[in-house]
Order: sequence, then C-alpha cells, then structure tokens
Amino acid sequence: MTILAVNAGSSSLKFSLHPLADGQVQPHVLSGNFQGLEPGGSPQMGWQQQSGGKHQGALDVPEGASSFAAALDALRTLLRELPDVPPFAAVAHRVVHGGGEFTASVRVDDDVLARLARYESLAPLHQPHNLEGIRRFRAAFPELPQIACFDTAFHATMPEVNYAFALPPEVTAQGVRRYGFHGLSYQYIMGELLARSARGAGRVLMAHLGNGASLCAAQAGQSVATTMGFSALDGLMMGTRAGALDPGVLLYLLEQGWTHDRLEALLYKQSGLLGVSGVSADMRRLRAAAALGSQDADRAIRLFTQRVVRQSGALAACLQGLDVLAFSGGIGENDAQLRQDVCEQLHWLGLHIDLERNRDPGRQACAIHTPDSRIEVWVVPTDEGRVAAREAAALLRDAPAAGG
Ligand SMILES: Nc1ncnc2c1ncn2[C@@H]1O[C@H](COP(=O)(O)OP(=O)(O)O)[C@@H](O)[C@H]1O
Ligand SMILES: CC(=O)OP(=O)(O)O
Ligand SMILES: [Mg+2]
Repeated sequence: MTILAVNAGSSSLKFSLHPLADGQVQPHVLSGNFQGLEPGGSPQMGWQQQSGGKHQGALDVPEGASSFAAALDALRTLLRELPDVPPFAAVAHRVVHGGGEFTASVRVDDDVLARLARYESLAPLHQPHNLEGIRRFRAAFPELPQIACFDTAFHATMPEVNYAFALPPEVTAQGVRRYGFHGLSYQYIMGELLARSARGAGRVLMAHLGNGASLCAAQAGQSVATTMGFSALDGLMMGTRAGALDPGVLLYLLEQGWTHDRLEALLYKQSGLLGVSGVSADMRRLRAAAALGSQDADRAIRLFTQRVVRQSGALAACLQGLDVLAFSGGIGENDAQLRQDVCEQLHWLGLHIDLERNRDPGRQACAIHTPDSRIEVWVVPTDEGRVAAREAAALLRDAPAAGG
C-alpha cells in the first residue's frame, strides 16, 4: 500500500507517493510538482519515478479552467495511467490553517470540510486550494480516507507570551492570535536535526524560505515562537506578500478609499519581492536580473535578506541564545548567496560558515558551519509530503475503522 501526499502551495502543487512497509512510511517512489500556478504564471508539470527518468512539460489549461483545477486533473490522469503504481491507503493533504480547533491531523468528512472552510479568508492563497484538492480527491476516490495535516499544528506548543497579540480580551476571544504556518516543514526539519545533531534538542532557529517564508524558534524539539501570525501575511517578506507591516498603513489606505478586495490583493499578491522589484516574485529571476544590473531586483533582495536577519535576532532573543540555525525551502535550500549574506550579518552571534560547503551543500541535510562556529548552521531540504504521509499512516494505525 502507499500514501499519496498532496501539497497545494501558493504557486505550486506538489505530490509524492510513499509506500508503507509494516505501517511505516518509506521515502517516495514517485513525486512531482506543478509550478507557475499563480495568476499570470506559466503552468508547468514535472514528475519522476524513483525507478525512471524525469518528465517535464507545459501543463495544458483548458479554456475557462483554473491552473489549479487543471493540475489536479492532470495528476489524477497520471496516477491512473502510470504502470506499477501500488494501491493507495489514504491521501494526505497539507492544509495550512487549522485555527485553534485542529491541533492534530484529522480524517476529513463533511463537517471537517465545513469547519475548515471558515479559515479561507485567513489564508486566501492556500486554504481554498487545499480544500478544493480534498473535495476533488474525495470525489475521485470516495473509498479512500482523506486526511488533513495542518501547517498550524506544530505551533500549538507556543506559550501565550509568544502567541497572544496585545489586544483586549473581547477581540482575543474571537480566536485572534498568532497561529503560525509551515508546520509540516518545521516538523520535518526538526526531525532531521534531532536525528543528526547532538544540539538539535537545544535552541534551534529554522528558516523556511520559499514562496511563502517564515522563521520558527524551537526548544526541545517544540515550537516556541514563529514569525507568521493569525494569517500567512506576518513576519518575513515573501514572493508576493509584504510580511510585517505597520497596521497604520492599512488605516491610511482605508482612509484613502481602498476597498477590502484591493487591500487583500495588495497584501497577498502585489507586494514582497514582486512588488518591490516590479520584476518577479521568483528569487532565481531576481538574482539573474540583479546580475544584469537591475537596481530594483537588487533592492528587493536586500530587503528580503534584511528581514530574515532582523527577525532572526528577535527569535534568537526569544530563545535566549542559539545552538542551531537551519535553512530550508526553495530559497533557503538553493540560494547560497542568501545564506552567506544572512550568516555574515549574524556573525555577532558567534556564527561562521564554511563558504565552500555553503556553495554546494548537496541534496541531504548538511552542516555548513566551520569547526570554530559557536552555532551550528545546517541546510535541510524539507519534505512536507513525507510528514503528511507519516501523519496519515499514524491515523490509520490508531483508528483504522473510523469513518472517512
Ligand atoms: N537555485 C535557486 N536559487 C535561488 N532561489 C531559488 C532556487 N531554486 C528555487 N528558488 C526559489 O524558491 C522559491 C520557491 O520556493 P518553494 O519552497 O518551492 O515554494 P512554494 O512556497 O510554492 O512551495 C522561489 O522564489 C524560487 O525562485
Ligand atoms: C503558509 C505559506 O505561506 O505556505 P507557502 O510557503 O506554501 O506559500
Ligand atoms: Mg511551500
């Protein structure tokens, strides 16, 4: 049997197929990625079987269909047509927002779906895609358990001082608090660090830098603080999101007559690397443009870097010091210059990296600090799908007869 993990991000749909051996989740045998699914993007489809080569190509989007709907349909066709795909035991879905009520993975039924839909406006780039994925898979495979695994769940251990906003109780009572995201990624990175580093159980700062970006401070393997908040807008600068912003800016724009929809588009889709550069939300394109002399691309990259540095200082203070710093996500895993610039600006913490190792850390979790560095620095390729599959396998083991 296998578990299919589905991860609908803000610009991509990733999937991976994980065999189960004695109830334990194995590394994936098939994985793939649909990219460029954001409005105006150029949709691509890529997949590979562990046993075979890579397949890549443009994704056909039928007239009137959304890129996400086309990607889900293409995935269903691929799974039906590929030879040697073992049967599925469950589909594990990444769902970014579980609010205060879902602090652990859960089998999805109509009631769960209805409750999760209430969080759509708190994560409009993600939650609607996540739930759409679940609905389509339920329709295509009604006999399979569909399991929701939450980005917010890993942060359920945060103490109140780090999750509460300084707001009156009547607002807090509505569930207005920091939840935090990228939890499946942090759970994976944490597992890797605990397995590989003697200091993994100490004070750990994890940087998930992808299209969405956040930091998580952990101690004894548990989340203590994070930069994302009530929604996936807070904290670091991102591909199209501004990150932390003085709320006075919103009051000012409201006074100027901006509507809710215009503000939402500004905050989620038109800011961040894209908004500042006017060039692209994609760090690879910005690097290329900056190398050709684009001041705007260079400014966006410098702002992004500075936010990571500044918030790292804040989270290191929450932890009262640091034992391990780990980089992950599309930018954190692949952009050596970003890692170098962040580490140079954090040198005062007693942190030094080996520039050669940093240039080529390989495809496994890899330490890149020098022997005299007081803080370990790691690059950890994340695997949200593996974590989701593990969560689903654990649920199947614990409650095999529950309704799906
Ligand atoms: N070699 C690279 N150098 C710099 N940035 C990269 C590289 N490869 C990927 N990225 C960046 O990673 C980001 C996407 O991260 P990813 O974690 O895959 O996104 P998502 O949030 O959609 O899952 C993009 O900004 C992309 O440009
Ligand atoms: C929560 C979030 O921002 O996710 P992603 O990085 O997939 O956009
Ligand atoms: Mg992501």
